[in-house]
Amino acid sequence: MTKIKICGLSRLSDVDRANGLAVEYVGFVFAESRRQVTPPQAEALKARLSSDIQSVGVFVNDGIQKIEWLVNQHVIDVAQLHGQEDEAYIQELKKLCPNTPIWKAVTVENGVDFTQWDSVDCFVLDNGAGGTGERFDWSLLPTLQITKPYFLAGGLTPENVEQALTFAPYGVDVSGGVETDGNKDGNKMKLFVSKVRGI
Ligand SMILES: O=C(O)c1ccccc1NCC(=O)[C@H](O)[C@H](O)COP(=O)(O)O
Repeated sequence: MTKIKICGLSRLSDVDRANGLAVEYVGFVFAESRRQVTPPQAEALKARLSSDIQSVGVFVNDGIQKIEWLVNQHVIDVAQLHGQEDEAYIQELKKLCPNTPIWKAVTVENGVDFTQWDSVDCFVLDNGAGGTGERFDWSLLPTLQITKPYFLAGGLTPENVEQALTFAPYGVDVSGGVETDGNKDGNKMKLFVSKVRGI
């Protein structure tokens, strides 16, 4: 079954909406963003999150100790790296947080070499400008040598997610496509999930 991640939750009401949906992951953005949350805010969101849903911390070139702290406090279950984090950074993070899955966001372009991030557990394929609601050229997908399971991200909406599923990603990751006026929209979240689940 395709995994679903709804990214950029920042209000307790967003979490309440996600709790009622069949999603596997929600994302808390710690990077600079209009969706950014502080560690104390994320702690409160996580406390409200259903135990069936995993929380993914989204970081851009952040300090490894900050990620380790959020893992140890059980604020995040997965670390998603959206910057220029290299294999050495990922290995260091793995050493400190051996049981935490690490996902690497990769900008999809011709000939990208996925083997450079050998220690990650999963890729998040997007347009290189996280959370902007823009798609990359999906026709490149069949040409890539992707070495791990991947989430398809960037510009997904309830209207286009069925087309995204034809590439059989491990999961789909949405943020802007389930928002209205910059806030998560419970009806769009629900519609997105029902399109993925075919219900
Ligand atoms: O969401 C953000 O504001 C953000 C900021 C900086 C780095 C990454 C960010 N989001 C990462 C995500 O996981 C998004 O879900 C993903 O890129 C899809 O976003 P969207 O195109 O809006 O659906």
